[in-house]
Parts: sequence; C-alpha cells; structure tokens
Amino acid sequence: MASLLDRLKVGFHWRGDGPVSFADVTEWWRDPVVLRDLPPALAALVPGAPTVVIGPASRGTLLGALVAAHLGAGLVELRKNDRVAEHGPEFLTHRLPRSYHEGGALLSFRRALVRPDDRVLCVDDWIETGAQALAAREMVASIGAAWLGTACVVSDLPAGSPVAGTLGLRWLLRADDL
Ligand SMILES: O=P(O)(O)OC[C@H]1O[C@H](OP(=O)(O)OP(=O)(O)O)[C@H](O)[C@@H]1O
Repeated sequence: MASLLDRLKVGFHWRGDGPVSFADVTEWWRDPVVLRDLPPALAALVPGAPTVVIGPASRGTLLGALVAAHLGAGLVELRKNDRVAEHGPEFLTHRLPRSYHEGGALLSFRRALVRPDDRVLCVDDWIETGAQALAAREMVASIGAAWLGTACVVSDLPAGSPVAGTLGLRWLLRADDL
C-alpha cells in the first residue's frame, strides 16, 4: 500500500498559474502499477459485497470499471450531460445547478440498470463537495437499492464535513497530502 500511495503522489500534479489550482491525475493511468493496484485498494475500503459499481463520468467511470472488474460486479455509468436522458422516460436524472463546477450538469443513468435488490458502491477519483456522489446516492435510493458507500482516491472534503458520513466515504489520500 505504501508503494501505491507513493506512486499516486508522484503521479499527481497541481496545475494552474493563478490563485486557482486544478488537480491533474492523468499520469496515474499511465503507470501500470497504479492501474493494477488501485482497483483492489479502492474495493477494500468499503465493506460489503457490491453487485454494482456506479462511477460518475468521466474518471469515476474509468476507475469504477476497473473496480467492478476486480470485484466481479457490474458497472453503471453515471453520465454527465447525456442528451438522450432529457428525452427518455427510462432515464433517471438529477440536475446540478449552474453554480456547481462553473456550469452545472445533468447526471443520469437508465433506471433499469440498478435494481431494488442491488448493493451499490460508488467509486470516484476525487471528492470535492460530494455533490455528484450525493446525487448518485439519492438516485440509487429512489430505486430502493442498498448504498454500501463511496470509495475515492482523494478526499478534498473539509475535515469534519457531514457529507463524508452521508456518503459512507472512504479514501486513500486527502488533498492536503498532495
Ligand atoms: O465532489 P464533487 O464536488 O461532486 O466533485 C467531484 C467530481 O468532480 C470531478 O469530476 P468532473 O465533473 O470534473 O469530471 P471528470 O471526471 O471528467 O474530471 C471528479 O472526478 C468527481 O467526479
């Protein structure tokens, strides 16, 4: 695990030339050891036996697919601004306001992909406000499926935020470690 955490730190970069910093995690996927070791490390964070992993687009979907394959579970893409979702009653949607991440987003998945007897694990690379994962949790709850928790690589939530408890959030690193 120490070696994985070290590699995550080495492959991480803050970007931006002003007062705002942006997280650049693209180098993680370029490291075959991270790609191999990250899925089992994330899967081990949250107890339970997921039948479905839900991953917010795009990096949550990328990582979620790796975790789902490791667990032998299915993957549900939590799509972002998928136009068909606005035109099909079979899609469950949740709109994040324009103030969210400088533009908002329409989150969606096809309702039938999560069943009431599913046990759902949410996977993402980074949790900042928790808004996307909270939306996923609400959407999953509306179907009646069980929410096992959220596994992320980096938590950027303020210490003591109640959102962590609501999400059942577990992480490998805090943003302050980077
Ligand atoms: O906790 P939150 O405030 O909801 O923010 C975290 C989300 O934001 C980032 O995704 P983004 O929408 O930037 O898309 P990306 O995965 O394509 O980078 C990140 O990957 C999480 O999904």
